[in-house]
Formats: sequence, C-alpha cells, structure tokens
Amino acid sequence: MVSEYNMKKIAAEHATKYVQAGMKIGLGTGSTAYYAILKIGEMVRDGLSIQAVATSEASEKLAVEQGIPLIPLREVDRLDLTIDGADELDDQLRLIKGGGGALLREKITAFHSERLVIVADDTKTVTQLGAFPLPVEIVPFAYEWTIQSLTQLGCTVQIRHKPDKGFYVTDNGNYIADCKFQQIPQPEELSSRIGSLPGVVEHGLFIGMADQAIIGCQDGTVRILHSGNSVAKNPFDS
Ligand SMILES: O=C[C@H](O)[C@H](O)[C@H](O)COP(=O)(O)O
Repeated sequence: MVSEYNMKKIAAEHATKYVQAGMKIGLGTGSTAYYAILKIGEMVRDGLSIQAVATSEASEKLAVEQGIPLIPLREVDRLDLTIDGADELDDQLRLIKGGGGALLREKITAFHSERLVIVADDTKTVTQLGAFPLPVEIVPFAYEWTIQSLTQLGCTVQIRHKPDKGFYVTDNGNYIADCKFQQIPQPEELSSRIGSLPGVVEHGLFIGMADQAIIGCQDGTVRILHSGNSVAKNPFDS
C-alpha cells in the first residue's frame, strides 16, 4: 500500500514518459502536477530540450526553479501536451478542476493542447461528479448577484477565502465560488448553464478535453483511462 502522495507521484512521473524532445508542454497546477514538473525539470537538466507554458504563477515559479525553459505565449501556436491534475474524474474523463484556483488558465491551456493527460490518485475517480464542490471563477463586480444566480441552479455556494481571512483572489484577479451540488448527473447541461451566467468567467467542469488519465493506485501501479471509456489492461502499454 502506498500513501496518497506516492500515488500522485507515481501517476505524475508516468505521464512524463509522454514528454519528448522538441515538444511544447503545458504545466498543470496542484500537488499532483507538482511531481510532473519536478520530473520534467530533472529531464531538462539531463539534456532534454523542451519548452513550456505554466497554468499558474505557482507552477511558473516552480518551473523556473527547476530550470524548465518557459515560452512567451505569443510565440506559441499550439502545445503538444499538457499534464495536469484533477479534483474529480469519471470514467468518461469528465473532470472537476479548480481546487487550487487555477481553472481558467488550465482550461485555456488545455484547449490549446493537442493532448491533455490528467494525473491523479485513485481517490479522485468517481462514478458521478459532484462530491467535490465545483469551483467557478467569477468577477469581483456584483459578485453577490453572480452567487445568487449560481444558487438558483440548485447548489450551495461558498465564496472561497484565504486561510487568513479575506477573499481568495485568482492569478487573474477574480474570486472563486465553490458550488456544492448534491450530485451532477448531467455535467454537459450544467456546464452550458453556468457558462451562460453573466459574471462567470469560467467554471471547473472540463468535458471532452482530457485524452487520457493516469491514475496512481494504492498497490503502486498505474491505471490508464482513455477518452472513449477504454482502460489499458497493461498500464505500461501506452
Ligand atoms: O486549480 C487547481 C487544479 O485544477 C488542480 O489540478 C486540481 O485542483 C488538483 O489538484 P491536486 O493535484 O493538488 O489534487
């Protein structure tokens, strides 16, 4: 049995096997993506030539510390691969993201990537999304009205706070509304309803974006989920 943190590390390090010389890589955010960034840093120091874009200020700082070359966004057309974490994922690779507040930059980066590989420990896999409160990035202007609109969708909304009180502010200067639904049986429908609310910048439902998920398991192995529902039998096959 391995600890949750080792499950994250195993998954993240497995995903770095997809990183090849010359690629432009999106670096995710969070405690699982952290291990991917460390491993990519090690690969760069061993001579691998890649360039990267970070999905948050925290990941950018880590990438710089690791010596990973960052590319200005204006110089990138498309990324080859993004490796990122998730707060919840189902077997159709529908995700909840944004527990670390980075969902907006993560979604933009994922959208402009050829391939999105999710790394997570096995505690994140669910049969139905919704146990994890859905993070929604909202603009500060009239945020009380936006919270009211979100509540009308049938959830309980908590505006995210910093540990030392005061509102949590994203890298983009916005707030996060954490929306707790009983369950999310139809994520596609909820995605378009939330997306159409004025005041909402972006939400943490990522649907049809992930190509693969590498799941770190308690026995120290990985399970690989592919979009389209198939599960790799031999985790080291793909
Ligand atoms: O905003 C943060 C991101 O969406 C993270 O990738 C997500 O919260 C998972 O983070 P962790 O790997 O720390 O559980």
